[in-house]
Amino acid sequence: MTLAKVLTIAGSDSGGGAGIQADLKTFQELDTYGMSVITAITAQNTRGVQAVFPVQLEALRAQLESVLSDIGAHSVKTGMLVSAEHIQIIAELLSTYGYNNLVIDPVLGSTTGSELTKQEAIHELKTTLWPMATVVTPNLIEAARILETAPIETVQEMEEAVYQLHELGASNILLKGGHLPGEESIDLLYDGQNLTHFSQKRINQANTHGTGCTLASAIAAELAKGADIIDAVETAKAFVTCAIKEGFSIGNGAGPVNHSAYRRRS
Ligand SMILES: Nc1ncnc2c1ncn2[C@@H]1O[C@H](COP(=O)(O)OP(=O)(O)O)[C@@H](O)[C@H]1O
Ligand SMILES: Cc1ncc(COP(=O)(O)O)c(N)n1
Repeated sequence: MTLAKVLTIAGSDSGGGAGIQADLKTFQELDTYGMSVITAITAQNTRGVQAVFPVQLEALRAQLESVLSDIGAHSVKTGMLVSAEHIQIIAELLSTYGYNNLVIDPVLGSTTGSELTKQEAIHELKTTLWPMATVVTPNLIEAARILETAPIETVQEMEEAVYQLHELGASNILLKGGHLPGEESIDLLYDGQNLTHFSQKRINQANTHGTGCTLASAIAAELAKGADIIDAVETAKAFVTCAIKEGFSIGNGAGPVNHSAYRRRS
């Protein structure tokens, strides 16, 4: 089998738990070749985000051109996208060089409450990049902000939201239910015809920093290896569940998930 190449376009997390660092760890663990285009540098730890330094637009463009003109990618995953201008450049260069699978994790803020993608960039994300995606993976907070609706608080409301999110034009929507209380942590995948539930027992764990980045990166890695979307999500859900179970208790806040746990599963 040929080497599966995966590119993440996301922000750097100095604490190593989310963003580019989580993505590259995930790609490595799933036997793919990982590459990274950095949209912003964050000063971040387990307690929160202390500062955000967006990269200049020429720096973003140069990184994308270097990677896409030479190495190419079987899958591209996006995370923190910063601004409308950053999104336009990403959409332009992906269209110029072509792409196979695009996984969009529509990161708007950190779990600790800091803004990572500007409010005014949401419109650009929805109209420019979203329709290019193989799958978009919002959490409940992101879904409500994107749809401009009230908080999503039940599985039935999740189902209604996933249908509406699909109308924005991506091939698939994976709506993540990590923030919904209950015995099970349920994610819903909708491809425009079929709704698939992915459910795992909720783990009582405070160290969940980086779960969303890890799930989306695992999907991108599996798609790059040739899996279909259902199998890719199935593996990614198993990967993130193992990672949450063995989350690291480091720092004074919410620690990161453990990316090597899936490889060591029994
Ligand atoms: N406590 C938990 N136990 C089991 N799975 C969880 C838990 N928290 C989150 N997940 C899973 O982790 C993935 C990321 O979900 P979520 O936390 O909703 O996203 P985000 O990190 O973007 O806020 C989803 O598959 C979700 O179901
Ligand atoms: C650079 C970067 N990208 C994404 C997240 C979201 O991760 P989380 O929801 O775990 O805070 C983050 N905190 N930092």
